[in-house]
Amino acid sequence: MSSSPDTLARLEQTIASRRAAAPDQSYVAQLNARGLPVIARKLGEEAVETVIAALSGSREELVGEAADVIFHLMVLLAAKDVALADVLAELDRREGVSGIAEKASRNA
Ligand SMILES: N=c1c2ncn([C@@H]3O[C@H](COP(=O)(O)OP(=O)(O)OP(=O)(O)O)[C@@H](O)[C@H]3O)c2ncn1[C@@H]1O[C@H](COP(=O)(O)O)[C@@H](O)[C@H]1O
Repeated sequence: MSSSPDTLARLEQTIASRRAAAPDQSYVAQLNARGLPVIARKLGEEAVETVIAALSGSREELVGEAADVIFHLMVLLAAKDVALADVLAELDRREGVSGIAEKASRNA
């Protein structure tokens, strides 16, 4: 199976279907059973681990932690009923808009 933008779409489908699984057989179901605060905390932990890997870890560790962040972000979005398409549309909207210019308009 190749890696592409479809990877995230497939992961979104997998997460949606695993949410209803038995918590003792699915990490996704287990996280959802523990609730939104636990999912959010887990995402925060993985983000911190990514920062640490970027500053003092190997390239391989950074890749692994980045994958953990994306996975846990996708679990959080699913728990909040936010579609990946909505996030991608927001990124599309920002395409070609200078980040500096947008920051200035937000602060105006
Ligand atoms: N991509 C992932 C993925 N990335 C990371 N993880 C899990 O995320 C956890 C990472 O947390 P830690 O490293 O802190 O490990 P931990 O100490 O076990 O976690 P906690 O006890 O603190 O919650 C590990 O248990 C990993 O197995 C993932 N679990 C699942 N997926 C995808 O989700 C699909 C469905 O998984 P299940 O729901 O388990 O069937 C899988 O087929 C994969 O495609």
